[in-house]
Amino acid sequence: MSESKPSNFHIVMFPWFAFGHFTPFLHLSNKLAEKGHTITFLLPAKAQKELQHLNLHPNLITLHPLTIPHVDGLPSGAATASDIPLSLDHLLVIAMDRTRDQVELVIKHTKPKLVFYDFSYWLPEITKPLGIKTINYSIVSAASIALALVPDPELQVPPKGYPSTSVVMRRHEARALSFISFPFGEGVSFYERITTSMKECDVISIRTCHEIEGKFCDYLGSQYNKPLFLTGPVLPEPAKTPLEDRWAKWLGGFQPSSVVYCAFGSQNILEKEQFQELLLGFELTGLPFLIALRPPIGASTVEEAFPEGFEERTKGRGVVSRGWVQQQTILAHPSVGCFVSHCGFGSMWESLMSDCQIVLVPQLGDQILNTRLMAEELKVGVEVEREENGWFSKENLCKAIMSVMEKDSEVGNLVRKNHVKWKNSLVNPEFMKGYTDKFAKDIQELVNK
Ligand SMILES: O=c1ccn([C@@H]2O[C@H](COP(=O)(O)OP(=O)(O)O[C@H]3OC[C@@H](O)[C@H](O)[C@H]3O)[C@@H](O)[C@H]2O)c(=O)[nH]1
Repeated sequence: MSESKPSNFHIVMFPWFAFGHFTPFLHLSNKLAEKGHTITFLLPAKAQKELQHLNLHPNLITLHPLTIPHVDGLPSGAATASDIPLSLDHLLVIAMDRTRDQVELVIKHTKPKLVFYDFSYWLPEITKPLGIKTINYSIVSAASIALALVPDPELQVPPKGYPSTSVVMRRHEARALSFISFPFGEGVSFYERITTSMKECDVISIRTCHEIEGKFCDYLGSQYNKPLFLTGPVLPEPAKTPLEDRWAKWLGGFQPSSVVYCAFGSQNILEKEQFQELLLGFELTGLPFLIALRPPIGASTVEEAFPEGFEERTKGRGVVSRGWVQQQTILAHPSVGCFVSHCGFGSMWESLMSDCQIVLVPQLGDQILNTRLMAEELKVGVEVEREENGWFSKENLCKAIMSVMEKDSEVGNLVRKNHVKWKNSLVNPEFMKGYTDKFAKDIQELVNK
């Protein structure tokens, strides 16, 4: 291996057009800019305004807007996954593929030493002839890739040698993975897109840590026969901006650790009946709650979908937000004691780094595995029981919340004890610094090769 000489170099970042991807790629860009590297960050022009506040080093990180071509079937002007329902993502990815010429021009013009990408499986075709190295950066758990996206043509769930019997899908949940064989772009399935991306890159990198996902990472490395660089969770410092006045005032009116906060990320939209059942479950707990969910299918506001009499019955102790809230700041508020989460990978890290008790209600593929990791392996939270058809009842939601919120509950004490242990390791500044320093050294060696 060549001796690594520390030097600053140029990097291009090209994440999938969704905020759940832009945000962690940008957090990683900030860490690399701190090491002195310069970065060109490719994204749809429309997303630039919404992301620039996360760019902590505008002198080193340039957000470079791409023009998103129109694809038949997409609403006019759609440029990110937030503009469309999940069912149209397969068309948005065609638009992404059709930015290839723009991406190639930027790469030829800015001459990076390294390109980070995820869904654009064709990217190494541009970089290889130019001698530029590539990293496939995954922002979902190693477990979810290891379970569903190994390069084994006879796909079984779990695949041969998969290193866990608890971080798995239950039999009736396996359909949550069926989407991977559906077309995701022109002539390519989701499975082919991701496995090609991972086969063709120089290095696979994952936003995770050995301490939590070591065995899944080792398994992936052996399946793809290539090095794995881990970045650690790469969460930003807790936001410096104060909590919105309205929430600060409202939360300030409750006892320490008494309020239950609930959010299901940036993409999930519940069926109306399930949304109503969830609200009734919160009502049943008798605890104060703050819910930040998108209006359910068919409703344009959350109020429109409230169960009858719900607002009057929970007045003064429960509130459903009309829009986006500052999740990390809310989780850090002293009155908040429990987080009911869908266990998206970002929320998973945020819950682990908080002092809140954790209740999990996964909605989609990788969230189910993240939940099993948290509830079955680490035993830091509890999962809400669902019926085989996927439905969760208000009673089961209430039961899960009370099992961690009731004083002297055995389960509550166990998950709190385990959670405190992990939280203390993860928030130790040396922990994240160790990952960033090692990652910076690894990429330096990669480009020097
Ligand atoms: O009201 C809100 C809701 C969410 N958020 C933030 O939005 C982010 C949501 O990210 P998550 O990764 O948890 O969830 P998303 O569902 O948006 O992500 C997506 O990419 C990651 C995958 O693991 C998920 O399965 C996928 O849905 C979190 O950082 C959270 O703090 C808010 O700040 N306010």
